[in-house]
Amino acid sequence: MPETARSILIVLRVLPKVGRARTWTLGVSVVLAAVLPIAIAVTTGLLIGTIVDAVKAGPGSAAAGTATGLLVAIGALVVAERAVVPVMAASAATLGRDLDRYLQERVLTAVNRPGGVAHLEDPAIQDEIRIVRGLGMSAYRPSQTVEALPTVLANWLGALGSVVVLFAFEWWLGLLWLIAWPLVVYRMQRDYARIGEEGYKQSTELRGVEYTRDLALSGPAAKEIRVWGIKDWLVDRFDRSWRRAIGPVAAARRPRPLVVLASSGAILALNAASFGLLAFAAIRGNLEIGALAVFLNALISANSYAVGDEHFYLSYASVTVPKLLSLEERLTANATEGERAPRALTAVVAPDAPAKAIRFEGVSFHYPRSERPVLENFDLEIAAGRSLAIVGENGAGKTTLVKLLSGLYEPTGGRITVDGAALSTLDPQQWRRRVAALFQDFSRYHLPVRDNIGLGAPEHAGDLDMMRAAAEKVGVLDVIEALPHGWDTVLSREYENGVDLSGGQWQRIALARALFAVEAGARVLVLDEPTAALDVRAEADLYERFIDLTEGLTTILISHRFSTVRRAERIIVVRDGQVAEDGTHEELLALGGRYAHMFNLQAGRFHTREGAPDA
Ligand SMILES: Nc1ncnc2c1ncn2[C@@H]1O[C@H](COP(=O)(O)OP(=O)(O)OP(=O)(O)O)[C@@H](O)[C@H]1O
Repeated sequence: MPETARSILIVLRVLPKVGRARTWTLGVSVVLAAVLPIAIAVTTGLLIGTIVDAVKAGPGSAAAGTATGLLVAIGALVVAERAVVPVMAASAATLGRDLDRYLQERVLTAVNRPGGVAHLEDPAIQDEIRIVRGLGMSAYRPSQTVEALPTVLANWLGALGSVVVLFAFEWWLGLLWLIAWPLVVYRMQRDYARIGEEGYKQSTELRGVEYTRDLALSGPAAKEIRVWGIKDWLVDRFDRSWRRAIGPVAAARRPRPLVVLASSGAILALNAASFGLLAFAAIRGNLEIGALAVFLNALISANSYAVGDEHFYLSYASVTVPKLLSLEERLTANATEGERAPRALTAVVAPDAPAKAIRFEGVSFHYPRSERPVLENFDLEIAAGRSLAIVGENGAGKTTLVKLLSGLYEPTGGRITVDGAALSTLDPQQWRRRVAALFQDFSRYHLPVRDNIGLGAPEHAGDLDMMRAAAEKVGVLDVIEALPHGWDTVLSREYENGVDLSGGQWQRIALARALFAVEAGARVLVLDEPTAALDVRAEADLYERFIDLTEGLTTILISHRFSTVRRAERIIVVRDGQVAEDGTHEELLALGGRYAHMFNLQAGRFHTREGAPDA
């Protein structure tokens, strides 16, 4: 059996499992949608056969009665045909959406059933997971609006043309048609747009659903899903949150009986009146047989405004377009003054900046949508070309300092200057090229090694010598050159011939990326927990070379490891949004404050656990 037919048959077989009642509704409406046009054609043929006799016999005759009966039957069949289309479209859409949910649940269960995680690294399985990820729950594809346009416009234009023909029969009848259907269509499109808006309002809920689904499909969570045994919990949560999220949309889609009754009643009455008038005119002998055929056809296709999937998608799928198009405008309106500053006002960043110092001058900061200040009136001078270590408890604001320095956020008070110039006036892109920052949660790109390192300075990404130099400095060159495809090896087992690295190897790759940026001209090197994943020997090796690595650079080091921190020329302790202590390792130990306490705590732990001091 051809593959297509097989897949369709499988879909048909699975539909009753997805929704029995809806499958029946769809089946019956499909049959009706097929049979009704044939019935209309047959009845029209019978009418044409009877009409001559009816005209001859005149009003009140048996033939006239048959002709009238046939005309009324045609009218009823046309209206029934029109009514079947929306029922068919709605049940198909709902069933289709339910099939998407059903398939997602099946895959979530299947992917999480094996006790191991090796299958998640199989490229073929990843290909299938990708398909499941694409099964949107809100079905907003603006392209559907465009796809619907040809059918919808052709329907409307065809109906309009037919109405023009009806003007020649009875002008006022034509006028009624001209007003009635567009009114109904307008109401319907308004309802479709409302359903779209309802779906849009569910975006947050749907994001939650998609998060649960992707959690169950992603490699990183796979280990914990098995260790904690939360597969069933996840699938159940997906199912419940899916139904909760989709509920209001389904409710909005449910036809409102009064509206349906009023609009279909009006259209039915209009059809009955029109067909009746036509019958009356024909029987009275006021219409040539040819004219009757023309008006009859015009009447049938005047109903072509119709309803159906395309008509639904026209408004429904377009709902997000104005929102997406105005996004940039809204973001600009919400931007801070610094973010809005026209590029012409931004100053060029000198190639050797910072040559003197970076200063935090009375900097205050709280994150957007948070009232809690992370920094308050924070002052700090970072001398250019020196190394500074920042220590402090979890949540003290160390990473935040770096984010502000990199221009990822703007201070809510005070300012940061680079060699005296306010950071907010510097060209942000040029400044970011001067800063090579390796964050704690650095990215592990599922890309070839050359890209994983080259992304530190994309403009030099082709320079293999420069990349090799960076990799050599952090001791990862050997690892790279031993990979099956060397620099072209993809760092993910989810791709054919891809490999995964250990946590420490990944950290070295990320370090190499930062050093590659330095090779390309960055002057500030920020390392946030750069050795957290390295073993003690690897860390010691790296720091043996630390002076070489950072020579001439302004280096900012954030770490909880005092063996790392103590090598910096200057150390500050951040506490309560302020610099609490400031000095060299020896000075801070002598001070006997927070730093000394933390250092002694860690060193003591190492003494007792390892039998050797940490530093
Ligand atoms: N994007 C954010 N939105 C809101 N609050 C945030 C955000 N990022 C961090 N915070 C909050 O800001 C505070 C400082 O966080 P930061 O990451 O700078 O601390 P840290 O000193 O680097 O901590 P750690 O040692 O744990 O890495 C914390 O209370 C944190 O919860």
